[in-house]
Amino acid sequence: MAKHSLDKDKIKILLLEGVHQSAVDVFKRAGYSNIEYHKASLGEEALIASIKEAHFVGLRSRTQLNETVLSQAEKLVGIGCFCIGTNQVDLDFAEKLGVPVFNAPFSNTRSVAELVLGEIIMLFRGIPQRNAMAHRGGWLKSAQGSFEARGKTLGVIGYGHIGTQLGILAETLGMRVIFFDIEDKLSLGNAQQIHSMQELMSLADVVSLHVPETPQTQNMIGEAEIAYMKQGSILINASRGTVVDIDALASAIRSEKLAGAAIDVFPVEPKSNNDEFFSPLRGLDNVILTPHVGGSTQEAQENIGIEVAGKLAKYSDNGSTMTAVNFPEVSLAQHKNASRLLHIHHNRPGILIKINQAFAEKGINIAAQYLQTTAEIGYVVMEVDSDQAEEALEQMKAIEGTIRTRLLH
Ligand SMILES: NC(=O)c1ccc[n+]([C@@H]2O[C@H](COP(=O)([O-])OP(=O)(O)OC[C@H]3O[C@@H](n4cnc5c(N)ncnc54)[C@H](O)[C@@H]3O)[C@@H](O)[C@H]2O)c1
Ligand SMILES: O=C(O)[C@H](O)COP(=O)(O)O
Repeated sequence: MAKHSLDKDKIKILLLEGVHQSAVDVFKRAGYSNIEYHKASLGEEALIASIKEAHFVGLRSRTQLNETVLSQAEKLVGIGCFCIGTNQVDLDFAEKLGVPVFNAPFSNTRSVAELVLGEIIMLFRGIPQRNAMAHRGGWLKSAQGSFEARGKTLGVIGYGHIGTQLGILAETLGMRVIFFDIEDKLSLGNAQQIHSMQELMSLADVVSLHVPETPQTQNMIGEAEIAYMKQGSILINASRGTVVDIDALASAIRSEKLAGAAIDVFPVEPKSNNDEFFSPLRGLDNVILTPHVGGSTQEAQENIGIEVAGKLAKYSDNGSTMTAVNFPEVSLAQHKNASRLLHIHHNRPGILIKINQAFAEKGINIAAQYLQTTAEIGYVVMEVDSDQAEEALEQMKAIEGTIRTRLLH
């Protein structure tokens, strides 16, 4: 096991939002025992107080790691989003600070796709309103407005990991799948790419959204887009709450333009299970409302815990940044018989030369060297003899443009 410049028990790991126990197990197995664990997200003030001393932070979709919070996180080395979305973290600012952000890009894909598939069947059959009525003592036995999914057209907007998996599952039900994506995508199964979102919306019996939160997807489905949808069709959103104009959706449900909807994500979501959920969609029986649980299955959470904690532990142990979403990616094996120096710097010409010159002047022998850059930052990893490592670290720290350094024995 690698010996650190900082003892592992001094490395503080802050875990928020009840990330799965599998994450704690991975950290402990890797020798990290200094773990502060919270079941819920923290408000900004409490978050700042806890993150001040943290070297690593793990969160899900509720915690906002904005510039104000990150500016206070003076010891922060790495961030783990124990989910797919990373929009809750100011990625550019974290990059400027030299802090890589990791996530779990696939671990809950299947869970979301399965939930959406179930909702498609339920909504085509008008089950949500029949269920609600039965709970109130009513009995709505009728085939009116009730359809099979077989033969219907599913329109997927955002044909990435979830969109493709949903498409495959829907085809097994006999649905026709069409999709719209800003990129040209390889169609899986018999899915067909449609190059205009408007056209897709006008062709689909059910539209399901699987795009990330970006400036372009903000309110991408509003009154005008809903107007293109077929009379009596269905809208599903399990992507991000900012993608749909919720008031426009509520009007379309009330006017019966849409026969139903399933919404898992909202523009404003309660901070914890103890807070009240407010939405213009409350009380509309033909709308399935779920509390952002698309990825909340035991299987997904356990896998996410293992995947993201593993990436953080690896970055801490050996500097590997593979799959970081905001950082140069360097894949590194565990170092042996040498010390490893990590140098994160502003991406300016000549920095590597300066490091090499400084090492040459001090007679520091370089056993291995890796460099990757983004437009903003460069990440150099060097291996040197352990008895020259402290001197090498001092030399690196003195290079102009240095953001941060780390030494791993
Ligand atoms: N409800 C949940 O619990 C839950 C769980 C997992 C993921 N999510 C959300 O679902 C989103 C999608 O997940 P994924 O794993 O499929 O992501 P992904 O990155 O694999 O796929 C996203 C797709 O959207 C496309 N896209 C981006 N901008 C677009 C635009 N303006 N118009 C059309 N297409 C666009 C991309 O090209 C890509 O193909 C995530 O970003 C996350 O926010 C929600
Ligand atoms: O981005 C994601 O993976 C989902 O939105 C799930 O987020 P959660 O971990 O907060 O459930």
